Amino acid sequence: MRSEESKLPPHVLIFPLPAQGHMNSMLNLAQLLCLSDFHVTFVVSEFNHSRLLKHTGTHSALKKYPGFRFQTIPDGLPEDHPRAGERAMEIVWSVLKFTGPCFKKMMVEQELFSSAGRRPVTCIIADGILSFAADFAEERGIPLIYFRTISACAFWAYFCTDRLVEANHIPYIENGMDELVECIPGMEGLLRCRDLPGFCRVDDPNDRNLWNIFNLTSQSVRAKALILNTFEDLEQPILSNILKHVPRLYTIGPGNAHVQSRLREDKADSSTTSASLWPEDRSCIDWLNTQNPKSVIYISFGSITTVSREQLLEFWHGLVNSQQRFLWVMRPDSVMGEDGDRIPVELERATKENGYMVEWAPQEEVLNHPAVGGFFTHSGWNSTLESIVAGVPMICWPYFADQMINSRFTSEVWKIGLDIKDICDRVVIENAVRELMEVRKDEFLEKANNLARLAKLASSEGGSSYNNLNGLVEYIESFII
Ligand SMILES: O=c1ccn([C@@H]2O[C@H](COP(=O)(O)OP(=O)(O)O[C@H]3O[C@H](CO)[C@@H](O)[C@H](O)[C@H]3O)[C@@H](O)[C@H]2O)c(=O)[nH]1
Ligand SMILES: C[C@H]1CC[C@@H]2C(C(=O)O)=CO[C@@H](O)[C@@H]21
Repeated sequence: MRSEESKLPPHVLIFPLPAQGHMNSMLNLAQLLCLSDFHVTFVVSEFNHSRLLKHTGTHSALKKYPGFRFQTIPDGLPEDHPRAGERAMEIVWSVLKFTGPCFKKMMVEQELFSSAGRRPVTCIIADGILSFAADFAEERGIPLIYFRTISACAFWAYFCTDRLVEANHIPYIENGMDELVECIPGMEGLLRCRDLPGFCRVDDPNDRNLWNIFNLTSQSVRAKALILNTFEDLEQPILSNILKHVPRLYTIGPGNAHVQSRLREDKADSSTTSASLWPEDRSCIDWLNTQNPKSVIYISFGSITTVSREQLLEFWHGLVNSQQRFLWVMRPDSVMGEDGDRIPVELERATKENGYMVEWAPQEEVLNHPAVGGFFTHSGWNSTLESIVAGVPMICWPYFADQMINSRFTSEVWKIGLDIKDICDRVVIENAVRELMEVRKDEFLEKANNLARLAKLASSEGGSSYNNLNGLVEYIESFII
């Protein structure tokens, strides 16, 4: 090694699946490592990069981290691919098939992304479902750490897929959705079949998606370590089980609270750095400013969920009939069907009276706004954690994947909300909104505030996630000989 190079900081390559939820949590990690003076190359698809450039101030916000840079790569999908709803899994298959080989070629041709003032990558931190990262790391002898962007409980359920098949819970149609699942250590008596990750809802026990996700999860042990965006007080019994299988486990979450805490410590600008793929409509903050404390329920189903027009109308009737004020995020691509039919006229009329609608919101700011008292969510892991940090109780309507189990933990383990999975009925929705916002408001708020306190403690000096990040930084530094 040249002597100038030996003085350079570690250089970490961070590679999330090119989807909003994955990018957000891994961008938090990127910021945390930049705050430790590391160099970070953050891999983003060309498609998403052009959206970031178009819609958000991401690039200028990241200027406060001189060690940060983006590296673009194709995702292998045509421009007009929806990258959402029933076709979301095609992102994964395309990235594995197309982007993987492309990544290996770029790494070799660009000498592990070294440049003037930047050493070749010291280690790769890849999304836990990118198996080609382990192939490449093993071939080239580069340290690999996986970051799985889901909860520990979802990760552990995926990890136990073979036990679920052995116990005849998959396929479970014949035994019924409400049969209790007893074969996942640490979750005995808690889960019904309907709470298992969405990929378990199959008729064919040899289903391709199910086994692919299982295999992608099992291969996590190939990495030197695993990072999870969670914290010990939230998922301790599950983490103890995972620890028996992975060589090293770093829980460093909630990532958003952790970034805030480190920025405050540095006395730096601690405003959120958003990497939104849609333009944030900040007018909703002005609307929230005119509402009473804890009077508004915020509705958002993340970046992938799509709903039918029929489901949309059930939500709308339920919300309006509950007589609560609401702020609703409806992405332009979230309602299936004809473009011209996207927002029904009657919905717009009722929204003017009772609520406010945007195509994309500054979600963290919304959740932390004093007017927001509840979150109607699809239980994506980032949304769940952001709500926990903000102390906002949830109504969960999970759509797919890990969301099915996140919602069960939200209602039955953390007891900070209601789980209405598999039901899209206006009366059920109306009752759930009233229960969360009125009938059991104080009970839920007390629990949510307590969990928010623990989340913030974990990511502040001396807290478990804070200490774990310090450990991770030292571990990566040890890769430099
Ligand atoms: O109007 C909005 C709506 C969402 N968000 C942000 O978008 C992210 C959404 O992430 P998440 O809640 O995790 O949902 P998905 O976009 O659906 O995320 C995918 O990735 C997650 C992490 O792997 C999984 O937990 C989910 O199941 C999967 O669908 C969050 O950070 C939100 O703050 C906004 O900024 N504005
Ligand atoms: C598109 C989905 C396939 C699995 C991914 C995932 C995970 O298990 O890590 C969570 O939610 C989705 O974004 C991904």
